[in-house]
Amino acid sequence: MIEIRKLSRSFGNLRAVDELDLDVENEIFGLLGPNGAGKSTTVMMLTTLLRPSSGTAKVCGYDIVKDSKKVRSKISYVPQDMAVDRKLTGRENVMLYAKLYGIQNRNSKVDEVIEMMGLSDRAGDLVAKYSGGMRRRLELSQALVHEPEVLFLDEPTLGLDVSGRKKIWEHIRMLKAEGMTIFMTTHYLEEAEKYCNRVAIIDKGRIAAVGSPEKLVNSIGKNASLNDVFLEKVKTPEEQAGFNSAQFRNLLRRR
Ligand SMILES: Nc1ncnc2c1ncn2[C@@H]1O[C@H](COP(=O)(O)OP(=O)(O)OP(=O)(O)O)[C@@H](O)[C@H]1O
Repeated sequence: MIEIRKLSRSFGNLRAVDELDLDVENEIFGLLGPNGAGKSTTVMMLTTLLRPSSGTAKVCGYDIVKDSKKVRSKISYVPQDMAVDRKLTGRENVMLYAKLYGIQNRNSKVDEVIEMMGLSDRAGDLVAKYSGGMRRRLELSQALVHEPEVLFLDEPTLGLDVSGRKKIWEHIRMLKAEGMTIFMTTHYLEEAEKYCNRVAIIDKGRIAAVGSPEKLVNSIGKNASLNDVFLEKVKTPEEQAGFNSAQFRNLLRRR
């Protein structure tokens, strides 16, 4: 569903994404990495919102630069700060998207996606009265009105409580079961380990590891977790500078 070949993006002298190569099938795929690793820059390029400096990528067979319009018709993107109008009801917000996309049979489609996200009984309430979890599910409803084949999610469970996060994951798995491909970023490694079919760890714009959580965890050893894989693959600034945290502690002790 997504083919990425030597995709790069620079901001001045900074290489935010550096010759990324990645293939994403029909799966729940998690892009993991520390702050500033290049996750959002990658998603922005794949969703046609940012032009690559070099390299190529195809989404659903369409080039993200040459066929950007086609790509946009096949995808949806839920960023961290998606625009929802707090002064409108949930249903009115979704209807606005349905109108923007020129959806036929709008009323039934809007009801269908609201129902899918378990919001039917609150669809007539103002969004100002929604909890964080309900708002996230409303954003997903909006993203589903034009029946995308690939759904890009930026930190879909950020800031939600345990039950809100569980609910969002149930919905994401349901969408995957219906045939959708999910490409997401997250800092919650336990969630990625539990729910993603495959993950890639990206550091300084480069892939540090890719595979199923199980395969990556097994490569580290028994009783390991995706957290351990992450810590092994992603070096701290001190480690990159040539000394490890034990040396750092010794240094402090000597002062
Ligand atoms: N518009 C921009 N102009 C200049 N530098 C940018 C711009 N956007 C991103 N960067 C830089 O590119 C690098 C990668 O940023 P990016 O937002 O892709 O990281 P990220 O992995 O999404 O981080 P986070 O987990 O904190 O959201 C960072 O060093 C960032 O400062």
